[in-house]
Amino acid sequence: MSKPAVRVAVTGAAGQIGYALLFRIASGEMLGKDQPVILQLLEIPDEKAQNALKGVIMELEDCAFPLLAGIEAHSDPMQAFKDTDYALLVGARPRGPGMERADLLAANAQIFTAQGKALNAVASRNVKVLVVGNPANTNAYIAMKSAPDLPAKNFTAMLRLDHNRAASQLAAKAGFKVGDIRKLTVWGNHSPTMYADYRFATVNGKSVQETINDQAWNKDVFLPTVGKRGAAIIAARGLSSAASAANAAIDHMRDWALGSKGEWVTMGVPSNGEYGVPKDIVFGFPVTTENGEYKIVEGLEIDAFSQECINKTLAELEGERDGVKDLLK
Ligand SMILES: NC(=O)C1=CN([C@@H]2O[C@H](COP(=O)(O)OP(=O)(O)OC[C@H]3O[C@@H](n4cnc5c(N)ncnc54)[C@H](O)[C@@H]3O)[C@@H](O)[C@H]2O)C=CC1
Ligand SMILES: O=C([O-])CC(=O)C(=O)O
Repeated sequence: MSKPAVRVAVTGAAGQIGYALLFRIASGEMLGKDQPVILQLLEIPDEKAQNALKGVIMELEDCAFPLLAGIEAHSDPMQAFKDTDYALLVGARPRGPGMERADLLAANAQIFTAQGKALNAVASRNVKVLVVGNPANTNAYIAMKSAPDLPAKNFTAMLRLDHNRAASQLAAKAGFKVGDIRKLTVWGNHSPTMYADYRFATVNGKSVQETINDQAWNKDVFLPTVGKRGAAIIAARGLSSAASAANAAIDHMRDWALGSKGEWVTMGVPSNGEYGVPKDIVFGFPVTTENGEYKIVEGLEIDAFSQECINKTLAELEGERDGVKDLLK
């Protein structure tokens, strides 16, 4: 007998990440090839965006995905999030010309306050929320703070793209197969301050750090390359990363829902004070996942260089948190 369908809400569904994401969710790559899904798609109440959404839905229909049990188009989060089991918050206000970071935070605070409130009011009490729209960590924090009746742990931000980028750079440097890399993580904010950390990483049981053995490369090449990869893609493509971002969103949700089988993955999750990160700051941590729950890997040694990197990305997130404090009252 087939499983009952689950509800998956996606915001910004007519955008470029949406276009790379929805077809993979509908084909079962996110929640399993035996899990029917109902897509609840949200776009802004604007004629052009709603028309574009109609076109995407026509294409989803034309794929005749056996697992796609329904598609809904919405312009109101209170409808889009009704009973939803999974929510991928992709739509966000992009930075416009002359816009300062504070303006970006304020514009997004409005969106994510409204969406957090809507999730609080109408979503499944077990909803798993992934925030992709930037600034992703702080947007997740805002949504979480706006949804006091839902468990804080249900709100996460996407650091998986950074994790995958780091894995790929390490594989290229040392000739590893990317799929053989274990115990890699990225600490902190999804921004150039993130700290991609391969001190614990192994390939076939061998230490990646000892194999590479090049701290200058780590500091001067690897960290800046991973940290500025988003900007490098914008410079090359004229558009921000979309397929790789959608792929990371699939990886994040799949591992959260179906388990990481003991492997570490990176998720941005609200802190409970781990590694000195103040409670509720949404921070990239190494986690393992099982039975639909994630668990932060604790007890890792943080050396002086790593502490300095963690302090820097934490300071940025504390600044963002303080910047939206008044907007959350
Ligand atoms: N966390 C991460 O690793 C990454 C995050 N991003 C971020 O993801 C976001 C989306 O990127 P793209 O799809 O390329 O942008 P896009 O501009 O192509 O699409 C965004 C869509 O969201 C919609 N939207 C805006 N506000 C909305 C709202 N309040 N409710 C529903 N829909 C809304 C827009 O109408 C648009 O169709 C951006 O904020 C981008 O910076 C992108 C890459 C990686
Ligand atoms: O930099 C951007 O605007 C898009 C992004 O988050 C990334 O590619 O990591």
